[in-house]
Amino acid sequence: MTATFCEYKPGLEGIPATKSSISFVDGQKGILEYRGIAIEELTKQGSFLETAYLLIWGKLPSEQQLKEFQNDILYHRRIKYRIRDMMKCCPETAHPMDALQTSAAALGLFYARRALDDPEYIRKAVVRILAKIPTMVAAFHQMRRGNDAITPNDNLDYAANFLYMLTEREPHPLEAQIFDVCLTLHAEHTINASTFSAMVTASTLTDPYAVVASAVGTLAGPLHGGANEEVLLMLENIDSLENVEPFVQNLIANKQKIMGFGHRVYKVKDPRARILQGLAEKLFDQTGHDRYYEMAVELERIIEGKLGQKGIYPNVDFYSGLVYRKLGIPSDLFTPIFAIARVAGWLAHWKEQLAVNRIFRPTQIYTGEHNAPYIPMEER
Ligand SMILES: CC(=O)SCCNC(=O)CCNC(=O)[C@H](O)C(C)(C)COP(=O)(O)OP(=O)(O)OC[C@H]1O[C@@H](n2cnc3c(N)ncnc32)[C@H](O)[C@@H]1OP(=O)(O)O
Ligand SMILES: O=C([O-])CC(=O)C(=O)O
Repeated sequence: MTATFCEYKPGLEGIPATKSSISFVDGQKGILEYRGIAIEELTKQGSFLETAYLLIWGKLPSEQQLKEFQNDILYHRRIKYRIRDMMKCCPETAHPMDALQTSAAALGLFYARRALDDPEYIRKAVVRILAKIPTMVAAFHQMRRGNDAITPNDNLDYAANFLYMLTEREPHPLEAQIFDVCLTLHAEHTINASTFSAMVTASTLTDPYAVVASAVGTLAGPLHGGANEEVLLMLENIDSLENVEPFVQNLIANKQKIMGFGHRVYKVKDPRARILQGLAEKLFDQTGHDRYYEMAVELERIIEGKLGQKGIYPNVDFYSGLVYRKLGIPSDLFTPIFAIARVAGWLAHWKEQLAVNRIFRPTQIYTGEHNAPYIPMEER
């Protein structure tokens, strides 16, 4: 079927590019559901791995299914020494997102390709990717500091083990629980840029490691997942409560974007930002006050006053860094952590895409010349 007329929309704004039953966003009401379940419920009652199972396999797991899924993931958490050796060759100054994109693609070197009609291949790929991505992020973090990678701790669950691999210290249960909620909140968000990238790559029927590597590269940009790191850099730059107002004035006067604000779909405060703000407050109640948090709240107040009528409110990237910072996580790991969680959504969309696949190949409006002459070198 060929479309006869279609209006060009920069950034494909408002253009449906797929049908999906994985998640739903109402950007006017600030609603996000995974497989029909509100994120408020999932973060209160579920865990990240339960959520990943829900997103990828379409329904909540039974107790037995969850146990098997958790055990499978635990079994596959280690990474091959050749991957560790390869990661050691990355410069220690490399951004961890670049190291992650490289190591995610490198997984494809080790596992057979393109058995995409084999459900066991799909199941194993899902488990391997979910299991190994956190280990690779933590391994690079250790290696860039001249340490060996910390072996995953079989006594710790998914979230607690990741925090452990960063520090070799078992996290406090509250820290692990808060981190698990952060992962759940970042797991999926309809057809955002990195998920679209995953789907385009998936539609060529390449292997799932290439799908994830392309999505990691897309997530890294400051207009998408990379904004969470930028928010913290911005707060460091602002430095004090008194500087917030002039800082905002200056950005608005120069028509610059304020990181962690605005969204293609949400025209109200992102529901994930609300929950993340609550988590930040919970941590501060336990561990003491944070002036960065005060600055963030003041920034939100001022921007709401100045840009609220345009629908510019905090997005998911605004408060997440404040939570991670309080957990002692360095700011250049914020976006890799987003990737650890979003792998669940990418894999869910990969599976959904394979079931109805047609290669993505949109059209363009050509704006160049026709019948242009070839100018000989000496005449140019
Ligand atoms: C996980 C995520 O990806 S969440 C998003 C993370 N990204 C950020 O936080 C970066 C800052 N935000 C942005 O750049 C944008 O809001 C995006 C990329 C998220 C969405 O972009 P788009 O839907 O294309 O919106 P667009 O850039 O066209 O902005 C629309 C209007 O709102 C303004 N606007 C949008 N975001 C912001 C912002 N953060 N600060 C100030 N103004 C903004 C634009 O200047 C524009 O105003 P105009 O109509 O007067 O020219
Ligand atoms: O939906 C988007 O465009 C960006 C976003 O919030 C996400 O990927 O979580």
